[in-house]
Amino acid sequence: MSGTVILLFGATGDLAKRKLFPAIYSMYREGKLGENFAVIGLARRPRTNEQFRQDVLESIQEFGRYKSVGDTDWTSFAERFNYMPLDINDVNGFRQLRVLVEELDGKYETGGNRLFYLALAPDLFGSVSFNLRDGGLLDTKGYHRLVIEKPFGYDLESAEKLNAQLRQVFEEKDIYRIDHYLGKEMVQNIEFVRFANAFFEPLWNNKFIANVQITLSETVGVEERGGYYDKSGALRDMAQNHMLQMLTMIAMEPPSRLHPEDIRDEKVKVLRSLRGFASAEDVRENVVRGQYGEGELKGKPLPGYRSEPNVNPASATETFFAARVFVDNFRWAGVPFYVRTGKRLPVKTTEIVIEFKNVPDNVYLSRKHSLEPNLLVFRINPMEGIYFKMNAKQPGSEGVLVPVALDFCQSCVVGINTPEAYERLIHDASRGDSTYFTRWDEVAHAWQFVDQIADAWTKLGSEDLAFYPAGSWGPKRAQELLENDGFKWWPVNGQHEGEVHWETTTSAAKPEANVLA
Ligand SMILES: NC(=O)C1=CN([C@@H]2O[C@H](COP(=O)(O)OP(=O)(O)OC[C@H]3O[C@@H](n4cnc5c(N)ncnc54)[C@H](OP(=O)(O)O)[C@@H]3O)[C@@H](O)[C@H]2O)C=CC1
Ligand SMILES: O=C1O[C@H](COP(=O)(O)O)[C@@H](O)[C@H](O)[C@H]1O
Repeated sequence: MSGTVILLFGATGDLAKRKLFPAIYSMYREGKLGENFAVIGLARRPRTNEQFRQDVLESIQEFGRYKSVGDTDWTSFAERFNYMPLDINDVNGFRQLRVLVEELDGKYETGGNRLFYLALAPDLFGSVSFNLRDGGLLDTKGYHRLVIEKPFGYDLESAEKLNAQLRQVFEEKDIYRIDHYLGKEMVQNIEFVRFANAFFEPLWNNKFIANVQITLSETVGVEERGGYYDKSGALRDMAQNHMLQMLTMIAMEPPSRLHPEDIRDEKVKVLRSLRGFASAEDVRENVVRGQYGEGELKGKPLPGYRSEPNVNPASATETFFAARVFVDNFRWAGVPFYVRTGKRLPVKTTEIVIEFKNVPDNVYLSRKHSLEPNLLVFRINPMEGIYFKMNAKQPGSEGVLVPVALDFCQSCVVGINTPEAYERLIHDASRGDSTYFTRWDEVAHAWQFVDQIADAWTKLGSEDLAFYPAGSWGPKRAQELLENDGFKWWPVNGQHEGEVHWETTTSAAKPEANVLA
């Protein structure tokens, strides 16, 4: 790959420490960065190069995939890391930065290529872009790519303003909007499983699929991010981005070519086809919002959301969001997509369940047994794999039908060697592949959809906000959303002990584990 200088804004922050330094190191270890690269850490607080390198080392040792760093390896990696104190609002600082970048550009032969990674609060994105331009950092022959973190705005209006600022300096093709879910192995795998298997694609439509269920559940509360989260809530924090992105991957048409723009064109068509809400009442019927109160998880008592640090004690912010969503196009007409996400739920998991319709009135079987529907499950996070539930005769029985699970546990096979989402995304940005980044029109359509819900909530006040005990599966209405349609949420990893057997990679290894009780 061609060389690059990575300018990491927000280098003293949480994201840099937990995700970005370890990702850069893993990429280096695996040869994905080559030798022609350097990193400049930027933030206001003073650090020497040595202190900064020590921060990087500690972050790798605590959070990295490769926790042990060999001496030779480390020296050659660490010497590429430089730190410069800089206030985003000070254009003179950017002029000094230019001198440092040019020096490193020459030393590591990076060809004028620059990757600006903004691990910063979004209200600083505009200033950074203007000062990069005014400080002369874009005056080189090489590429100038801007990688930005979520949230991209608070609503459509603020996102448009932000985008307009960025576009005064950068072209759309050079803006890489991160949605780290798109960097997850199994999210990327959705299109391969869908489009590379003869037995799925023909069934992938409203004739054969009864519903789709997307769950992103977290056991954590808001941790130290109460200040941010209380203004955001589950709808903006998870649904506007990760959840809708996964929905597009499930619902999109096959792209004509595996070109980033073709794939993103198909995704945006799905977002455009999302059925809007006719009124606040319509939102109340199809959307559930909740907030966790006191509760317990695994015997440990947990405080309610309103008692979390930096949260308004009378907050009406939702920590749980569920909805019934429709994609109004030929393929998906009438198929409900049920989505839910929340903090302080019983398990940490992200799963997508495709529930197939039952076989048409199978006279022989349905008279004697109640058939379970076939399920295809993408296990995204934290374990990765694919699970397929089908019906078969119980071995040795007189025609007793049992559900059996074909369970491919990918993480059991590749373990910790799966690259982290941030590794993939930084690697992709450095080689100019924007497939798994969100294009502006995707972001805009996602906000348009989400704004309708947020506006309805403003109209409704907090009358439909339901409280749920920390450690439970959210408000009862989230169950009713499906029950009223004759469905139920399927168990997700860990919800029912004994149903899913992660330690089993093949049925030969442990045959009984593949038969559901
Ligand atoms: N942390 C996470 O897991 C995730 C974070 N994100 C997003 O990533 C971004 C960064 O998050 P996070 O690392 O948690 O935030 P932090 O608050 O931990 O870090 C913010 C960084 O910005 C720097 N900074 C703030 N103001 C200025 C300024 N005026 N000039 C220069 N530097 C400044 C701070 O350094 P200093 O104070 O030294 O100036 C610090 O390095 C946010 O947009 C967040 O929403 C997205 C997904 C997950
Ligand atoms: O973007 C975010 O994602 C995390 C969950 O990410 P995961 O990879 O651990 O599933 C979430 O906790 C956070 O609130 C949100 O901002």
